[in-house]
Amino acid sequence: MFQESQIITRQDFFSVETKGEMRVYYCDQWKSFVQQNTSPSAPDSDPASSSSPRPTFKPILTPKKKLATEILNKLRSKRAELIKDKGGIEISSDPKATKGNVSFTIEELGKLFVVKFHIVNQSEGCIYFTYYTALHKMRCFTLVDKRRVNRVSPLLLCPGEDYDVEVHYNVNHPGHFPATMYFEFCPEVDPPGTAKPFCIVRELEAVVRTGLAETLGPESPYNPKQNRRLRPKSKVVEEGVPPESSITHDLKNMMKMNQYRYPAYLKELAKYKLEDSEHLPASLKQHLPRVRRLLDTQLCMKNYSERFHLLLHLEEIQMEVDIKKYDLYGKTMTLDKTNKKLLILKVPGVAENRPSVLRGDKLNVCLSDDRNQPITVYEGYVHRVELDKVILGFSRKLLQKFVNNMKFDVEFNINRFPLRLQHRAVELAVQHALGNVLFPSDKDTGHSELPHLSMFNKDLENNPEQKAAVQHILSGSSRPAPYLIFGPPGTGKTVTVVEAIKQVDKSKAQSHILACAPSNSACDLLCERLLGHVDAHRIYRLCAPSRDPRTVPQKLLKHSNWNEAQDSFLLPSKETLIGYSIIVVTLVTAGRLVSGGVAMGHFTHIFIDEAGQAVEPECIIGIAGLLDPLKGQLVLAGDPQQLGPVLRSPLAQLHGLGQSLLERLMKRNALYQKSQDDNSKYDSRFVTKLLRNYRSHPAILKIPNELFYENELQVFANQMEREAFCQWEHLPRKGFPVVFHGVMGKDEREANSPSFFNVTEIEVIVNYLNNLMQTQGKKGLPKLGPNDIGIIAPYRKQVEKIRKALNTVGELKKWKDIKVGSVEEFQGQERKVIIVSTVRSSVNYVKMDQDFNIGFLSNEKRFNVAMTRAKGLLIVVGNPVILSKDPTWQKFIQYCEQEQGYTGFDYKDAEGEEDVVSRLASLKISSDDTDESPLQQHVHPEWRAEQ
Ligand SMILES: Nc1ncnc2c1ncn2[C@@H]1O[C@H](COP(=O)(O)OP(=O)(O)OP(=O)(O)O)[C@@H](O)[C@H]1O
Repeated sequence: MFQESQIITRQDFFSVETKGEMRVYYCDQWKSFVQQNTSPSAPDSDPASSSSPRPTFKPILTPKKKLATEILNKLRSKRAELIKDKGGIEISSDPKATKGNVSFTIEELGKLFVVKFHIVNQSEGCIYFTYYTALHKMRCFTLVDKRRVNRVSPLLLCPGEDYDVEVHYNVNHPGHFPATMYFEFCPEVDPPGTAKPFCIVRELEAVVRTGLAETLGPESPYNPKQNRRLRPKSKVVEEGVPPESSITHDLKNMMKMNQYRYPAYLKELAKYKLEDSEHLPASLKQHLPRVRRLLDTQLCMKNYSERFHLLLHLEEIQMEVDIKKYDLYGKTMTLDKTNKKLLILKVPGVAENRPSVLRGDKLNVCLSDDRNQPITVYEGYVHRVELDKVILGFSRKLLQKFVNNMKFDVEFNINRFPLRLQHRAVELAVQHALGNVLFPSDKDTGHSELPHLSMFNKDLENNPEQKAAVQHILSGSSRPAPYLIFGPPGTGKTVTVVEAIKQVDKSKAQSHILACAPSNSACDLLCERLLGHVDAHRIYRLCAPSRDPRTVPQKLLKHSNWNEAQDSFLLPSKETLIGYSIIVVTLVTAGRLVSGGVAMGHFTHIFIDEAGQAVEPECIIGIAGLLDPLKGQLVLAGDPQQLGPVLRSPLAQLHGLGQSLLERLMKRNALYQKSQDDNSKYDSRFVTKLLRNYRSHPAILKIPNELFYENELQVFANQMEREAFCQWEHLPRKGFPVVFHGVMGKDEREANSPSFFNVTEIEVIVNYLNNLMQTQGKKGLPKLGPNDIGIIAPYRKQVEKIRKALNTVGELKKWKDIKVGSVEEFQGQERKVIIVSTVRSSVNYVKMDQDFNIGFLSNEKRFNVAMTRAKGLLIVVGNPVILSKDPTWQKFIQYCEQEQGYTGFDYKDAEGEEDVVSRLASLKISSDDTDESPLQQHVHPEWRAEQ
């Protein structure tokens, strides 16, 4: 297939024209939000993390801090001016300064390290050395000079005279300790008092690190730039070879799916944030009232599909922008040795879905040095995705031309299939009149007898809420309204869903159950737990053809649609599928059942676990066209306080796409509210709130319970397990199994990766792991294996570096299989020991985290999930100064201090607020050349925050 088009590149967006008609250009909705500082939430730009709840970072600004910030803000810009020697004064140093910066590494903890400043008066007149100080002092160094120079007793330096000032470092913790030295001078003139003081500044960067940190440090300096080049105006496209060309699925497509493309005007309107503006062209103005009406009226069955079409379109517009950020330039490919018809392209981060590339997807490449008009673009179909590479099927034409070291530019595309399924689902919801299910009211429901049940999982016998939920689901008491199971982490939501499925399967001979979740890992967990008591022949794990079989737990493969010969997942015929009593499938792949013609009403029960993680249209894929709105039972389980749906578009987020169906029903529908008169209880016919936590030690739960669950969470975890680490000798205080280890690290980046890492935190983590390894199985401590420990870090690079450390450090290699991952990868999981590395150590990046919804700061839901995974021991490693700027973290750190669980760098060592403010106020920065200059760049990072 050949297509002729033109690609135009402008500053903020790309566009592609097809024979004069505008086809594609990219509008970044974040630009307007970020510029105006009004971001409603932010997309995840970092590989290790992905969901997008509203950011909540609200730096704490006391009046004192505000004043200090104002002063610092006044001292902005003109860095070059400040570091210059001037007025005849020259300052040299040992170690030497480079562009005003004195960097040095201290390799021995606790040993004195001296930085010398040598001040010389090279002018022809006398100059007073009036004052010097370190902006933002920490107790890890002291300032030393013989004469104790200060404004009251300045030192007169005559021409040629010199003087030394020393900074004595004595550091007991590994880390990164920056500071700024400020030197103040005043020429001696007549009459006295008429001279203008001036200042010279030097930055100090002390790094205290060990050999491991050396190994883990940046492989090459951070350099995000790629040699992008403007494409010639027109192109021809050479089609590639898809992986499925040799594979046929038995499931026939019985229902056509539209393309659901967004209208061109919407992208234009998105640039104006869907708001009226005097700059809005008349051609767009005519569309605005309809769009606004759709967004401003409450969601109901009447506007249901149209509203979600609009929100999904906005999401797609932003997805197109985001995927472009992964484009690669001047990359080589290699021939696949096992199949010479395929080429291998290295794509760092692809394993973590950055960019998201699945089997069957297409990407475009062209030769980097192709200067032809039109340029040839080769489509490559993804045959396999491996750790950091994709294996691609191209046309014969490219293969014939291919030689090693040939350079390519690569463009990634979004996969529209899940979007199209969501569009179709919201349409089907209207066609099949799902109003009773999606907007239920109790006029439709009746009372039903609760069955007596003997639980498969005997634990549930002791929990009246879990038991009642199973009984109500079986009796269909909520029908046609969905039954909701919600509750904080570790309260047994998944266990309850599993029990209900088993009970339905046992007691209702004609039942067919669809068990869904948004992610493959949640579906696998459901399936594993179900296999316990259900006849294995009646249960089927249906996986998407795009899934890599190597990511599926071995014991599930034989109960799935895996075809060993093809080493792929094939979709079986409709007849085969409907023969199973229980099908476990992700929400998106459930759309295949609709396309395959599985009749509405075939599934008598549909369960959706982790329902809070899916946007509503995604949830609907598993419902619309499958659930009979009168006879079917829908069950949703999840926790709206944990990580929510992944969203890219700030406009879609602003207008409600980020709210899951579970959350909408709980917040907006009367059936799921606490009753006003009956002791503020929920109506158990429709909803069960689980409050008994079976996972964690109370000390671990304390802060999440207070902040997110109104202290309703009750501790029911097994006493032996929850107290297993209470006597651990490395706890700051025995009996309190929560540790906050303060670290003054540095968040670094390397090569062209935008992701952050912090080697000092890794050193501390390795230390804890070594301690755990040496003490496990002794003095009452349980024996530990890699499956008992989890390490959570918010950035992909940190995850990668921690894995590297596990593979590098002697004894720890035994534990190299410890799960290290983002918070998202830990949702729904639990471990005996959880170690959290927060990474962030420079306030400069906090705003960026907020804008891109990465990291821990500014995201309460991510904090909540990370803090609630541990059963017996929680260790958090982070920079207390930066984290304390967020109220949630401040609370956690204060709690650790009060309970004596705080250890590591004593951030109270940092200078008191009042001292800093008064000292800053007295600086004589405003001479003619440094008027209102920006020390902001130079001062300790803490003070760079509040801009
Ligand atoms: N009634 C019970 N008695 C004892 N243990 C239970 C009970 N219910 C659940 N558990 C245990 O509690 C732990 C958490 O259960 P589960 O994973 O179902 O919780 P969840 O609410 O789904 O958690 P999350 O919100 O983190 O996904 C599991 O180890 C489970 O076996």
